[in-house]
Amino acid sequence: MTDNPIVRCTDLRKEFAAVTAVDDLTIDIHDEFTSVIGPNGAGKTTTFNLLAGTVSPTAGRIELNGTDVTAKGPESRVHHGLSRTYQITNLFDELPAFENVRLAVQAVSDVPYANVFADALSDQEINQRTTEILDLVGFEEDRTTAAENLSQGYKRLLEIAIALAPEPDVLLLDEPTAGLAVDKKELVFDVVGDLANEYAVVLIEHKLDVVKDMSDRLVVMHNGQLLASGPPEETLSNPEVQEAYLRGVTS
Ligand SMILES: Nc1ncnc2c1ncn2[C@@H]1O[C@H](COP(=O)(O)OP(=O)(O)OP(=O)(O)O)[C@@H](O)[C@H]1O
Repeated sequence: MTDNPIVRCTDLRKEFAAVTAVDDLTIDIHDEFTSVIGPNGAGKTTTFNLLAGTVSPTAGRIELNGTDVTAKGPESRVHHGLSRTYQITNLFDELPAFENVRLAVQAVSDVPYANVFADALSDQEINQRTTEILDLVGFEEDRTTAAENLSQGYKRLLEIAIALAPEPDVLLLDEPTAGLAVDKKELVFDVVGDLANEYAVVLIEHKLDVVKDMSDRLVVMHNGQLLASGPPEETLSNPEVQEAYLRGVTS
């Protein structure tokens, strides 16, 4: 792990009318596996939206790889190394699995940003990169299957594959196993664990028993604020965390 954070949030704040969804959040994300936990409404997804640039902050600053991106939009954030998935499936349903990813690879290869691909890729290179990404997420289904005909688990893997198309430095995964059957959750968690060896992964997840074993760092949010951040065992034994999160969720 280098000392330089990939993501740096300073006094980040988001107010929706009377609701303060994110309340002066200051945190660094490094090249490690970070899981974000917290009760419903704690501000986890809003934080992801702020980082990805789909929501503008009321105040505060976001840096990606040392660049201030606070005023920049989602596409620019991607080109500064951040990619994400959403809670709600967002695929081209009628297109084959391969085509869904191929389009994402092609889209980023066509954009003349210096730190992604130096040149637009040839069709062959796009196809090869698409295959590599699908291999990386362990996509073992028939890749000609239309997205709409995939199981929920494989749809999630496809979304993760699409998020990998820009070759991000940091990958934000918003509850990728939500709504999945147990065996499919295991499938997706296995892939997420493997990806964390290659990328800085930030995972929003409610299943504390899983993330505490997988993660290098737990970030606990409550009422929009950072309650604790650190190695899982240490963080979970923090009395404030136990009071605010564990009792509320596990009891
Ligand atoms: N677009 C919006 N307009 C108004 N209020 C919002 C909006 N988005 C989020 N909020 C509010 O901000 C607070 C934080 O919501 P957020 O979705 O970030 O929490 P969360 O920790 O991700 O919750 P969950 O675990 O249920 O997904 C909540 O009170 C929510 O109702």
